[in-house]
Amino acid sequence: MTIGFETWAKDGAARRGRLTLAHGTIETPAFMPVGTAATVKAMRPESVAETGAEILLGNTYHLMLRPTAERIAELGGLHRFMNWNKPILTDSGGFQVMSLAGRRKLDKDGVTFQSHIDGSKHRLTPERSIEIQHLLGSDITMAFDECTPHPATHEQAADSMRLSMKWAARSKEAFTDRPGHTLFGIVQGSVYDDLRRESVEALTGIGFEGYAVGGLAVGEGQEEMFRVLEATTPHLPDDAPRYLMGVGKPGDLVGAVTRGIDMFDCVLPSRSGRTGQAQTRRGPVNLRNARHAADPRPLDADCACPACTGYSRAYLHHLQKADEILGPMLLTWHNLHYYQELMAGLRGAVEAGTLADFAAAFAEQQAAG
Ligand SMILES: CC#C[C@H]1NC(N)=Nc2cc3[nH]c(NC)nc3cc21
Repeated sequence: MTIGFETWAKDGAARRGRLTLAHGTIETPAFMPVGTAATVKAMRPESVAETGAEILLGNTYHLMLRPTAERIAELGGLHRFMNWNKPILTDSGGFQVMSLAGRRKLDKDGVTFQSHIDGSKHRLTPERSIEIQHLLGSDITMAFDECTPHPATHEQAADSMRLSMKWAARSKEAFTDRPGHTLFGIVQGSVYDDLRRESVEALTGIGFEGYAVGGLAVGEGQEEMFRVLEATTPHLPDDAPRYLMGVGKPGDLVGAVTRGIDMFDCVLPSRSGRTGQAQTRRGPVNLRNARHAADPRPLDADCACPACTGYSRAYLHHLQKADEILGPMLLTWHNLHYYQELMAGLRGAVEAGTLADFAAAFAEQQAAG
């Protein structure tokens, strides 16, 4: 192990642990704010740290296009470039190529595509993706995978997963082992339990220090997502961190921790904050709604974030309606603070063996509105 992962408490399938990486330690279960283009949008890194975040996510796809990985390496690496001195996990690019790039051409060795920024032509292979993430200086590098579209037939999902397993082996081969830096594999197989099992066997046979579950939260619905998790996580190594990619809503995090997931990333808190939607312990609140126009109360009287301690709902509503920059700043801060507070609550509950009560109380508050 070039990294350390210790777990000291379990509550059912849930684990309480700590991940030790080159740039610091991460208390798990953990939520990673998304810092796609070397910034968590509308937030200074110091503010992101103040919310309690201990690790950020960056994207190979965006940074290879602009300013390029070579430029970031010349300037001292991604941590220095964005003034974030805690751990960074970088995604490997396949998902963003599928969701953003133009004129994609997939072959058995990689993918050729056009930049969504200027139409320039680029190519990603497992080797190039790992090289880019090395240039960025990621603490956690993600294997390069082929992102199975959803929905997919069993045959389509099998072919896609098996290509990703070949690319996982090439990613491992290309990865340079160094203390505090590691490589995670990505479990594929869509919603098919047999394919998920085959993917887990293939990845554990190659050997990774952490395992991500990809291809969920793509429209299958929460019930199906939880079912696939229940069919997947029990077969992953107990001593390695598990990362559910791109998830999710607060209720998704609670349910996925209950099913053995240790790490999450999702654009929801930052993206919805920019559009005026606050994530709160009593469910989402849309600050653009006229009912807030004269409301002097804070967004959440029990929240200690700057948006809730310094401003009224009426003011947050005004900022959104006036399209003022401070609006997205305050709501992004609140949402990231709330997500970190939820993760701290989950960590405490797993440690105390009270996760079922925590989950029940969470669901009751969300339903109360
Ligand atoms: C199929 C597959 C797959 C995964 N592969 C890689 N490299 N990154 C991902 C990022 C994601 N973001 C979301 N949001 C729902 N789902 C994701 C899934 C993946």
